[in-house]
Amino acid sequence: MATDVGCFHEASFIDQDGVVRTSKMPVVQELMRQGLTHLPDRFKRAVQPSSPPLTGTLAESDHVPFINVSKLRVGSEPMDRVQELAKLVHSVKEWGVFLVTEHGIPSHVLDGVKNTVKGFFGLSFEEKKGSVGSYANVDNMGYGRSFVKSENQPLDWVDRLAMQVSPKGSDQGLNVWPQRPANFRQEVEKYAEEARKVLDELLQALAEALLLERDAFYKYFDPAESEVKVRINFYPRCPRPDLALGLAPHSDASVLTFIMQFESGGGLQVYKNNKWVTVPWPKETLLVNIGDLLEIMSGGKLQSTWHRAATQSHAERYSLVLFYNPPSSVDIEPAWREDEDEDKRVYKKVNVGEYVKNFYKIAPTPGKDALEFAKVC
Ligand SMILES: O=C(O)CCC(=O)C(=O)O
Ligand SMILES: [Fe+2]
Repeated sequence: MATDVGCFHEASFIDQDGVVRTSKMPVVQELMRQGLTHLPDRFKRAVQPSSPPLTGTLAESDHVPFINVSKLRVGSEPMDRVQELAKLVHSVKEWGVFLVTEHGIPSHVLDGVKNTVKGFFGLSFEEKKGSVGSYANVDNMGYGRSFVKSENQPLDWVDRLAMQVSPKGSDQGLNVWPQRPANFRQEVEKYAEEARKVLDELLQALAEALLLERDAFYKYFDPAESEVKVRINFYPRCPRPDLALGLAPHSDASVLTFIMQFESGGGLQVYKNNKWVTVPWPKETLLVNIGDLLEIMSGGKLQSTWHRAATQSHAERYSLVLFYNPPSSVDIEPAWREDEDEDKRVYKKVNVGEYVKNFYKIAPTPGKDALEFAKVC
């Protein structure tokens, strides 16, 4: 007789006594499909996401700048370029994120990837599980749940699907790409290829905007070996958005994170002036977020964004998140202008793969603890 009815994700972790444990966690989408009306205790946070003074409201004038990518390109109208570069610096310093327009990614590519993602999440749980080869014991990759390190941590209100797009063949021996919908991998790869062109442009523009050599960040990247990971977060409607979070506060390990959201907006929040503020994020714009590796590469001139995802009771939401990194074998070093004082250096040279490994080993953390790994002693 079946003893374990219901749908669960599984995650293995090493507990405080060094023992490997496997935790079973409800599949959020299935809870809602079954008509759940209350929030299970495992999703409740000790500090309520909505409790004052944590949630701020925005002044009318306070919006995330739109960066027109076509104006950043070398060869575009010089005055426009200067203005757009200045806006870019203002935005990353003020918000840690910016929205991009005129990015050049064809709408059929955006629609293709959205439809295939919705196709995957539209499958039954058994079909999803069957569609993804590696399911159990996959930490942070495949279909399941990220950053589970104990039985009693509050769970995020999200189901996720994570895959490595590049370098080719670097699947860590895991068969995590869904077989259904049939075109899933092709559509995600097509989108990632287009997204990379935008990110390469932005990396160069960011360095130039900070008065560094234009290739100060981009020089670490490589067309074949750079790491591109895609994580799709699906946040079903939540019965108590005041008590649960879609994603707990974190910074990303990446250099740049590129996010497309669909079905609804209003989920991403950034920590700004000691408050959580919801990023006003109009449809058809894509969002860029500064990761820890860029904080290191820029010598702290840019700071990685402390962010989280809220839930909503009236609508479900998807975010398709692309993490862009140099090859894991590369060592990165903070970029400095000649007029800067060497004694003020905060970060040292670090290996990308080692940084990311340590980040995932200690996450989730209450603050940007992983950056200690790269600090000058
Ligand atoms: O859903 C979002 O907008 C944020 C996702 C995110 O922060 C992540 O996947 O790291
Ligand atoms: Fe993130």
